[in-house]
Amino acid sequence: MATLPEAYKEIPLALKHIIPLDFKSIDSVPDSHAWPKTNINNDIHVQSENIFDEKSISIPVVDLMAPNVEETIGGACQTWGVFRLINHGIPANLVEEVEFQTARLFALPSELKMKVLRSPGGATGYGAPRITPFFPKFMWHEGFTIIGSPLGHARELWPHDYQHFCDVMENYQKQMKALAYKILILMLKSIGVSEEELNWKSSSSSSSSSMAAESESALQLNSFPTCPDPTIAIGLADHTDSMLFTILHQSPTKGLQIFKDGIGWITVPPVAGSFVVNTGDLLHIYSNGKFPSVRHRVLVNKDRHRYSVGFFYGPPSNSRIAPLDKCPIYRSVTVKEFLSLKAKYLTDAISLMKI
Ligand SMILES: O=C(O)CCC(=O)C(=O)O
Ligand SMILES: [Fe+2]
Repeated sequence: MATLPEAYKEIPLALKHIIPLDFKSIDSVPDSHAWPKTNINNDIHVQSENIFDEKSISIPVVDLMAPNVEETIGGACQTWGVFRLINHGIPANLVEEVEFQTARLFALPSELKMKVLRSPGGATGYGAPRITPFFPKFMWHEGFTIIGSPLGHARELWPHDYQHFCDVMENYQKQMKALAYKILILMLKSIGVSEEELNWKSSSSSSSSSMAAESESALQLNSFPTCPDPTIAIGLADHTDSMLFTILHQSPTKGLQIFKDGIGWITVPPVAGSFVVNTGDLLHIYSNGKFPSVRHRVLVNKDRHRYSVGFFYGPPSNSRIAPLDKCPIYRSVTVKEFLSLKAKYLTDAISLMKI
């Protein structure tokens, strides 16, 4: 039974921070969603892979089948906190189906989506980004969060036709969990930590498949509707992800940007067959600051509706994360406590962990 939702119960959100705009019903950007232009127009667009020059900068590529994968993952995590993952073994038709079901969900009328609205202290269902209360303007985004089975919500949305949606989302989460565990082990090996040293591994775990089960994760379906004026709207404002890392699928429309010190915002365009993996806060703490928690955001588009699907992977929420280092710069923290602090203080949560 997932305990992740418990972390959010303590800090209930106001309904105005949960209910997304009915994007289909409007033809201009309302003041509530209009950001100052300077917040948005400082981006660098990446043109192609593996070329580093003034015009095109690309994130590292990690081939999961390559013999030196541990080294490339380690390098990418330490210097970028983000990489493009290829040869990951997730079937393309499953990813396509997840994207199709995502688009199908968000295409439903607003009244129907409101039936599965996230509750003020809830973790799953339909709603605006969790980071909404921290910003003066609203985001051009609607999301749907799944933890485990989406059955209850799917039944509300499609009373006679919910099973396929559930099967697809459950199968995807199962496969992503196994993939995430492989990635985690490689990340940790790269900083000298063995599989046996994983400090939230339960003592009853004996095989790697049961250790892989020692995790908690959430699937975040994101929808960024077409926007009448993308120069003043933002899909997702500057944030870091809270868990260990995120495995992201993007529909074929660019929007994601990561922030790189000394360079600025860099666009990470979708590339068919690959995922974007980005580090999160818990990995930053666990690696004792060796891996940054990468800042990222999403821009919107005038004529293409963009979707993305993020798989957030973390340790069980009742487990304790402690930096694996003789000289820790962060104190130990339970996952649940950290998520509560993040919900309260957003970016300042990490600095509260400093020893
Ligand atoms: O849509 C994207 O590319 C990124 C989504 C994201 O940052 C998130 O869901 O936390
Ligand atoms: Fe994110």
